[in-house]
Amino acid sequence: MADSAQVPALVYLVTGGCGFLGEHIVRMLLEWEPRLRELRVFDLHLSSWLEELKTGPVQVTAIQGDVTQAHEVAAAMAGSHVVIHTAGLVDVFGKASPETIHKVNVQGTQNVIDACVQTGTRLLVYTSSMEVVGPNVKGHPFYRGNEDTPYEAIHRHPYPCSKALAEQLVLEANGRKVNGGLPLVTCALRPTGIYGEGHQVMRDFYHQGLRFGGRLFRAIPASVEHGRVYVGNVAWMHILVARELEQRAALMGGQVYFCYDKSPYKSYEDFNMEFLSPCGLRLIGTHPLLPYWLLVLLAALNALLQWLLRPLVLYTPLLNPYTLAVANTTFTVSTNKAQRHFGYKPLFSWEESRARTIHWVQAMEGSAW
Ligand SMILES: NC(=O)c1ccc[n+]([C@@H]2O[C@H](COP(=O)([O-])OP(=O)(O)OC[C@H]3O[C@@H](n4cnc5c(N)ncnc54)[C@H](O)[C@@H]3O)[C@@H](O)[C@H]2O)c1
Ligand SMILES: CC(C)[C@@H](O)CC[C@@H](C)[C@H]1CC[C@H]2[C@@H]3[C@H](O)C=C4C[C@@H](O)CC[C@]4(C)[C@H]3CC[C@]12C
Repeated sequence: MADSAQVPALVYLVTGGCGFLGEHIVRMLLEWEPRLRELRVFDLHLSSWLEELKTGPVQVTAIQGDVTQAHEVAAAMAGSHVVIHTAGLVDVFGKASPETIHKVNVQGTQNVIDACVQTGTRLLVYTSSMEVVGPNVKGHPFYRGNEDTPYEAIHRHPYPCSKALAEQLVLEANGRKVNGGLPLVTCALRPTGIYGEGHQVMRDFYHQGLRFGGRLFRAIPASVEHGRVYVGNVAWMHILVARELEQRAALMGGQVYFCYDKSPYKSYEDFNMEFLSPCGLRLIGTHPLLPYWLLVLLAALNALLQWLLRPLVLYTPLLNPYTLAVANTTFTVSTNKAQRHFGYKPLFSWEESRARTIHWVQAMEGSAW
């Protein structure tokens, strides 16, 4: 008789399963979760690669749906044991309105919680974000902090506001009785800047460099440290939390964990060059080429242009007042809470994470390789 821990009996639901992080979670669940009987992938936009996953022993159910529609979430949730909720609008470039960001990220998360209660799904893992903490609007650095480091979390931008509200809903829902009378167990994971195969911002930087003859121009001082974490290790932490949450409910329920690995502390731009330099790009300047006040002016001009052009075209440059402020503020984590609470260790070393990401950039369409 197989160990019950190995019997494929569980139904997992992954919201946002076709996204950058979601795809890695979906693929790694199929590889690393032996208890999986059915994997439901819920997303507003289903991807074609899902079809190739339907030939394995685990039933993969693709569900096109909208987390803002409570009935669609409940229908997808019914009968599932675990929900990993990654669906969200990750928008700091002004692509969506503040109202839409709130509707998807906050109301959508409330719909997921309500569906757990309604259908009896007891385990909820939420993908939160470092930005629930900071950087704050005062530009205070968060230097190698942990989950208990005091920090004045003050947000005005719609995206971090929505992530903070959603995380609060998830943590407050821990212990609520679900259909059947047992308690809901929730947990929130806070990735810092995720990188790896499929990262759209990295793709944008690469194409920007190709447009400028293989050159990128330094805008941020090298001394500004930014925490980054490989997407495979973020996915792995989600899988471990989902696996351990029921047995360790008293310890892990209602807790938050930063996602971390051995990726080096560097400025955002220098870190990106770990992958873009081997692909032929150069970062020009050992110091920012433009004074900060001029960058602030250019960012403000971009914001004005976005507002003026909105009736005609969506203008969403990388540089805006918010992205400049975040890029220019040190935010790094140093913690082992996930290891202490559920035995997390990065599945991918820094060297592996770097090699995989470089390989992805090199294989990108239009690559200089
Ligand atoms: N990318 C990062 O650096 C990072 C860092 C920390 C936290 N996060 C969080 O991780 C999660 C995933 O982020 P990502 O980078 O993979 O983004 P992504 O945009 O690649 O993926 C989000 C997915 O959610 C889906 N989605 C959006 N609105 C939806 C809706 N109304 N209903 C159903 N599905 C919807 C999208 O179609 C997409 O597939 C988000 O919650 C984000 O806040 C991301
Ligand atoms: C144009 C320059 C100033 C350039 O350096 C701007 C970089 C900027 C686009 C990125 C710098 C920091 C990034 C954010 C950070 O990694 C963490 C995030 C949290 C996550 O939940 C969503 C993505 C993001 C907001 C990420 C977005 C891009 C940056 C702002």
